[in-house]
Amino acid sequence: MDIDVTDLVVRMDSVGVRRGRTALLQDVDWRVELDERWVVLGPNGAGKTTLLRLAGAELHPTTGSVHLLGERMGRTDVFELRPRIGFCSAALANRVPAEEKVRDLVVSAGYAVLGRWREEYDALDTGRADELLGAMGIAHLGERAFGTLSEGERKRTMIARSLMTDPEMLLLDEPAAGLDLGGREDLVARLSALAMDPDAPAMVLVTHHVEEIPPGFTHALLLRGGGVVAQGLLEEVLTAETLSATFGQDLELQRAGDRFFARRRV
Ligand SMILES: Nc1ncnc2c1ncn2[C@@H]1O[C@H](COP(=O)(O)OP(=O)(O)OP(=O)(O)O)[C@@H](O)[C@H]1O
Repeated sequence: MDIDVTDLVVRMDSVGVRRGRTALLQDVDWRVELDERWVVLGPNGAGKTTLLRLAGAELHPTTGSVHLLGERMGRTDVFELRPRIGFCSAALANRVPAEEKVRDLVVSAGYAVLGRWREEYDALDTGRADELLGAMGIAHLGERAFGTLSEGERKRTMIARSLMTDPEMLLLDEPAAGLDLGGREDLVARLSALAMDPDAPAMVLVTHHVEEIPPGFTHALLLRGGGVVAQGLLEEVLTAETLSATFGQDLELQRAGDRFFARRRV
């Protein structure tokens, strides 16, 4: 029997995205449930960002159908849908004015949603923003201008911002890109804590690196050339064979505790 679409955060059926004669994605069938945390892995140009933008209601498929949070894309108002989805990407962070104050940036996510602007922020909203900044380990940066932050602090601010609206789904496009080792490890730990929180939204994290998979993530989708190489439970799907097929190299995959490591087989 067909699953009730309202139980699914993402449902894609035979989805394709084309630009001219190029297929960015083809034949993608994908289902994400409320309590799942997905990692989307693949090399440069595999279609990961395209897939995430479909899941973020930022893009329509050329073929097939996409349901998000029970609504069918093309038959629903994306402006009502988008506030229910937290989206974090470098492209978004790059659009933040350098002088924007960190706390205001987080709080304003809520205002964009509600479509109202006020001179003074409610104490409640400011409190929530500070709470989220605290959860990301940057409570002390609320008064700082966004442009003065380090790359890691920016990433954490953007994640706090995307959680401000209490979204039902959180989409993270390469959140650890550009971070140093300490910054990466810190972010992985924070995303792991979020992934293990039963009250957290469904999560989809795009990355090139298995080292960046936070413990607590449950599922994986491996993409190459716009097509799905493998998908399903992380434990079952992520193997040296699937990883090698995804990246087109003979790779060795190691597991140490709840983390993964990969390198080329010598
Ligand atoms: N408008 C477009 N016209 C033609 N090709 C496009 C267009 N937009 C994206 N592409 C191509 O589609 C492919 C998939 O892009 P996408 O950004 O989804 O990949 P990605 O897996 O996120 O890559 P990366 O890891 O490098 O960010 C790329 O080869 C890209 O050049």
